[in-house]
Amino acid sequence: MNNGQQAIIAVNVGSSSIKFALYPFRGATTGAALLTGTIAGLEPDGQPCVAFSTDDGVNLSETLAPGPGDSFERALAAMRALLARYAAPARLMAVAHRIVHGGERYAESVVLDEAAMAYLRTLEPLAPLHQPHNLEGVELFMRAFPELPQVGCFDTSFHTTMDPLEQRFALPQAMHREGVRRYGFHGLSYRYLAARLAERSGRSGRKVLMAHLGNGASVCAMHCGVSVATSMGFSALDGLMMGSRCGALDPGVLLHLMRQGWDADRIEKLLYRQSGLLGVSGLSADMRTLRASDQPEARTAIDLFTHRLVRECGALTACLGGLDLLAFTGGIGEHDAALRLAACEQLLYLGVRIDTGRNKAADGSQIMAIHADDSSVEIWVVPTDEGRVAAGDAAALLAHMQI
Ligand SMILES: Nc1ncnc2c1ncn2[C@@H]1O[C@H](COP(=O)(O)OP(=O)(O)O)[C@@H](O)[C@H]1O
Ligand SMILES: CC(=O)OP(=O)(O)O
Ligand SMILES: [Mg+2]
Repeated sequence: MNNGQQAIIAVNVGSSSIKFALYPFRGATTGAALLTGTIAGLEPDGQPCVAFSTDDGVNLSETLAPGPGDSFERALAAMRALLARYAAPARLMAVAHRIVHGGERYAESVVLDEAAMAYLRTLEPLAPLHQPHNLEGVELFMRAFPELPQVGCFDTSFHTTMDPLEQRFALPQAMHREGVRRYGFHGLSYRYLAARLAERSGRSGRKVLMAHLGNGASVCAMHCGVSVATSMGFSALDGLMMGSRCGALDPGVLLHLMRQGWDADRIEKLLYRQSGLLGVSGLSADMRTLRASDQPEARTAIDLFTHRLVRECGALTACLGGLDLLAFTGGIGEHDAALRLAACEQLLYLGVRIDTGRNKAADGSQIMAIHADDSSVEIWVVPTDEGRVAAGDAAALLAHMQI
């Protein structure tokens, strides 16, 4: 990094990790990251660890030091300390934040002010694993760099192109008008994939499914480069089974629990923190731990995760009316070749033929095609970079503000 180089910090507070990076600011665009850091293992049963590297050759990998506060608070403080030390030579221009819920108000990224923050706080109950931490991150940077624009980049924005029918729940009109509808999430990740696939595949504008399989997981159906349907809904609970979230669930189960005396907090904890891979296995929300286990419940959890993915891919392919390209991303989608193989074998009926050698070789370090030569559907593994999309939006806003 050169002294005085203009740069943008990007912060992505996920449900199990905090990812941050520093990108050069070049007019209205950004380039490759100057430094990147991940603090992972922040899920309920996780072991927090820090990985950090810079383009000047600094490489750190260590467990997060114990101390006061919960693991997210300590992770935010650790990120702040790393940036204070290693981003100091740069001239910081803005901080770009991934914020999962933009509600009905934000179809695009915006510079955050107090009014925006007050609105975003009202959405906290819709994404309790994310939104409070996202906004805590913004507040931390507002205090640390009061002179810098803080830019909010929303997961939900990408899905505002969905057809009104796709956004609609079969509930009374008044509820729809109040904003009870399908929003969809992981939008920054899907935008990143759309851009990379457009560079590499002639089919990126056709019927595309993108599966973001991380601690949170969703599938997005994209046509002509825009989102037409997605598995997540009003909150980041719907659709696929996830690390500790249940995914789609018959609402009758909730009525049953309420009649047994469960209150909202207890139900929220069950659905967001005690279900999914963690709940089914009784062991862990981390796919690597389940892969390493020989307990039958771990196998059941992986099989159910795969089954739910295959089921959702079928539903979204129906929305598209066919399939030309399938892409995997997120921690599991990028690294778990066995999961990709199992899912693709069950999607053979759609013309999805995976090449086992290419699949094994795809380790998430770079974008790779993993389909067999005779597959009628292209299959890609694309390492995602939500921070890069957020930094790009901040760069575009900065350029606009300077005109
Ligand atoms: N090599 C791997 N094999 C299988 N799963 C992996 C591997 N590396 C990471 N994962 C899984 O990725 C998930 C975290 O995904 P990630 O996208 O980083 O999370 P977040 O949703 O917090 O952004 C965890 O379940 C983890 O087990
Ligand atoms: C929306 C969501 O679930 O995000 P993440 O995968 O980062 O937890
Ligand atoms: Mg994530």
